[in-house]
Amino acid sequence: MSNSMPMVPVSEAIEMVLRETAKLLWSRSTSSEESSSSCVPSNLVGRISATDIKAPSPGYPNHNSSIMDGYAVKTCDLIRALGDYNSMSERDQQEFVLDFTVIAKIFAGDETIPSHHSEINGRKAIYLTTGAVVPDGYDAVIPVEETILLERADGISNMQIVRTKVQSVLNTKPWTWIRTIGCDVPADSIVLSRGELICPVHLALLTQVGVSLQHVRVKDIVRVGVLSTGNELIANALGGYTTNGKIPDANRPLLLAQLSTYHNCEAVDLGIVSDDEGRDNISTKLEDALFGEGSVDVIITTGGISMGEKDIMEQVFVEGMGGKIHFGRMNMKPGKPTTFITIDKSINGQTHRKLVFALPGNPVSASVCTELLVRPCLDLLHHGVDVNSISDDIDSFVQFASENAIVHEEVIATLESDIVLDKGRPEYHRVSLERTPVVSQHGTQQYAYQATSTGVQRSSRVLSLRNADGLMMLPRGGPLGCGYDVAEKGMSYPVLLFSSLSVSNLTKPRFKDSLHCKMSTAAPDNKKDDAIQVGLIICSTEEPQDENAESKICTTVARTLNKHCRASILRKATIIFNDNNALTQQLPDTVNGTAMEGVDIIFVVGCIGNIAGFSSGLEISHVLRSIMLKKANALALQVRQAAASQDGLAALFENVVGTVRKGSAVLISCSDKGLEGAVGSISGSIRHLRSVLVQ
Ligand SMILES: Nc1nc2c(c(=O)[nH]1)N[C@H]1C(S)=C(S)[C@@H](COP(=O)(O)OP(=O)(O)OC[C@H]3O[C@@H](n4cnc5c(N)ncnc54)[C@H](O)[C@@H]3O)O[C@H]1N2
Ligand code: MOO
Repeated sequence: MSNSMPMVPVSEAIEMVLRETAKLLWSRSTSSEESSSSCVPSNLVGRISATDIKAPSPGYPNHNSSIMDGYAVKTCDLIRALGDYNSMSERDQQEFVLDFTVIAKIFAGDETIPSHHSEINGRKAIYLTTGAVVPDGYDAVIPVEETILLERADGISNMQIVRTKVQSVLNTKPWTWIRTIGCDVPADSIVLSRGELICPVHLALLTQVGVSLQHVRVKDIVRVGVLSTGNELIANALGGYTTNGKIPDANRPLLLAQLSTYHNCEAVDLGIVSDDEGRDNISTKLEDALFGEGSVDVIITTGGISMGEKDIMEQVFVEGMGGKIHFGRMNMKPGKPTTFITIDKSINGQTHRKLVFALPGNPVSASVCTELLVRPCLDLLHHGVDVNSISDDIDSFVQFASENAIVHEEVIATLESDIVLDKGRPEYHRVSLERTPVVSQHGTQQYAYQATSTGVQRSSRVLSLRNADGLMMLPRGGPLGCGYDVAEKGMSYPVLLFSSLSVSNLTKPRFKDSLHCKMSTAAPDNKKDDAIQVGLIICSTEEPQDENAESKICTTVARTLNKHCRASILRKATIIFNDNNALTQQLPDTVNGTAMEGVDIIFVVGCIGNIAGFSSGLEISHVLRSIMLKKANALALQVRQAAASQDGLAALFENVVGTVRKGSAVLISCSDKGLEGAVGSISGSIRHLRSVLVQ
C-alpha cells in the first residue's frame, strides 16, 4: 500500500509528473508513434496541427481588389493633370475641374470586366464597389464621397472630383485604396504551423487561401480513461435511490465532464470495477484499456489507493502491470494518497509509455488532484514542445519541456474571513474570488482579489467545489507548520485559478515561473519579485512559558507583512540558547543553513521578555552584526523607533538590518516587544530594500 511511501511536497509531485510526461513526449518524437489524422472541420478548433500549411499561389486576395466604393483611375492621368494644375494661376486653379468619363461599372463578384466605351479619349474612370476587381491598367481608387456624378446629354456619365478634394486627388499615390494580389496573405506564407493550436482564425485563413479544411492533418488527441473503483459504487446516471451501504459513483461524471472542459483530451469512460474483482482481473481490464485496440494514453482511477484492506490499486498497477511508482503520497489536503505511476511496455521492439494517476476515492480529492496534476500533464501532451527551441538530447528536452509546461495561473487574494489552518498538511482550500480594480503606484490599473472559503472542506463534500474559482494555497498550521494556527481575515495567500484568465500563450503561466517551481528549486537567483518569501527565526533563552507565544509571533509577523506587501512565512526555526556561546554557534548556522534557503527576508525575533532578557537581545544583535556583509543602519534605526513607539522596552533592543553575503536574504532583527510596529515600519519598503541590498 502506498501509505508507506514518503509524502512528497506538491511542488515536487507536479515536477515529477511534468518530467515523466516529457519523457513520454520524447519517446514519441523519436519513434513513429506520433500519429495524425484529419477530422471534420467543425472539430478542428482546439486541435494541434500536425503539418505546416502554406498559402498556395497567388495568396489572398487573388485579384487586385477595391477597398472602397469608388472609381478606379490611372495615376498617370493624375500626374499629367497635376502638371497642368501646378502651372495655373491661383485663380485658375480654383476654377479647375478634374473630371473623368465613367466607361464601365464593376461590382464585387463580377468575374469579367463588362464592355465599355473604349473609343473615348481623355481621363477615364471605372465605377467599382468594395471588393470588386480593379482592372489591369488602373492603379488607384477614389472613394465616391470625393466625387460628383453628372449625367451627360450623350447618356455617358461624367465623374467630377469635388472642388475641395482636387488637390489631394491629384497627389494620389499608386495603389491607393487597392488591396493588391497577395497583400493580406502572401503566397507561400505559413498560415498554420505544425504544432500550432488551431483557433477560429485559422479556419478563416485556410479558407481564404483556398485550402480545404478537410485536408488539415491534426495530431491525434490524448485519450484519457476514467475508471471508478469500489464495491460500494453503483452507476447512477439515471438517478434513483441506492441501497444501504452503496453510494452513487459521482467521480466518473465529475471527472469525465471536468476533462472535457480542458479541451486537451478525449475522455473515455472505463466504467466501474469492484474491489472484489481482484487484482488480476482488474489488471487485465486495465491492460486492455492501455494497450488494446483504441487504447488510452493516460488513466485516472479513483478509490482503493489508501490503507484499507480492499485498497488494491497499487498492487494492480505495480504487481499486476509492472508499473513504476514515482510518488505514492502528497503533502496536501485533500489528495494525500495520490499515486503517480508510469507503465512502459515493449511491443514489437518499441517501448510504449502510459501514465497513470491513481487518485483518492473522495470526489473532492479526485477533482482537485485532476486539476492540479492531470491538467498540466494533458496540456503538455496536447501542445507538445517546440522542438526547434531545444537541443536533441533527452535531458535537455525533459528539462525544457517541464520548465515551460503551462500550469495554473496564480493570483494573490486576501481572505474575507478567518480560516483555521490544518495542522497536519498544507491545504489547497477551495475559494471563490471577487476582483476589484485598484490603481498601482505607477498609475496602471491592476486588480485586487478577495477570497471567500466555499465552506467545510471535507473531501467528500462536493459542495466545497461549487462556485470555487481556485485553490488557495494555505500553509500547514501549528508549531510544526507555519507557526500560527489561523489564516486571518485580511491576510493574503496565493490562489491557483481553475481556468486561466490569460488568452495569449505569452502570458500563460509556465512551471518555471510558478510558486510550486520556486518552492522546489528555491535558488535565490531565479525567483520572481512578486511574492516575497519570509523566513522567521525566533531566539529565546528559555522554553516559552506560554505555548502560544511562538504562534503569536508568527501570526504578528504574517499579519503585518500581509497588510503591506505580498509576503508569506515559508520557513521557521526556533533557537533556544542557554548561554551566549551556544547562540554564537547556532544563529549563524540557522541563518546560513538549509532551513532558510531560498527565502528573501529573514526576520530574527529575540524574545526579550523582561529586563534580564536584554543582555541576550544585545547578544543577538552582536552575533548578527558579526556575520553581516552589508548593513542598512538607517533602516535599523527606523525599525527601532517604530518598535519603541509601540512598546518603550523595545528601545533597548539593538535592531540590525543588512545582508550576510552576496545574494543572501535580507536580515532584519527585532524584539518581541513592539514587533508589529517593527515589522510594519519596514514591510512597505521590503521589495526596494531587497533590490538595493541584494546584488
Ligand atoms: N487509516 C487511514 N485511512 C485513510 C487515510 C490514511 O492516511 N490512513 N487516508 C484518508 C484519505 S486522506 C483519503 S483521501 C482516503 C482515500 O482513500 P482511497 O483512495 O483508498 O479511496 P476509497 O477508500 O476507495 O474511498 C474513499 C471515500 O470516497 C468514496 N468514493 C470512492 N469512490 C467514489 C466514487 N466513484 N464516487 C463517490 N464517492 C466515492 C468512498 O465511498 C469513500 O467514502 O482514505 C482515507 N483513509
Ligand atoms: O487527502 Mo484526503 O483527500 O484528505 O481526504
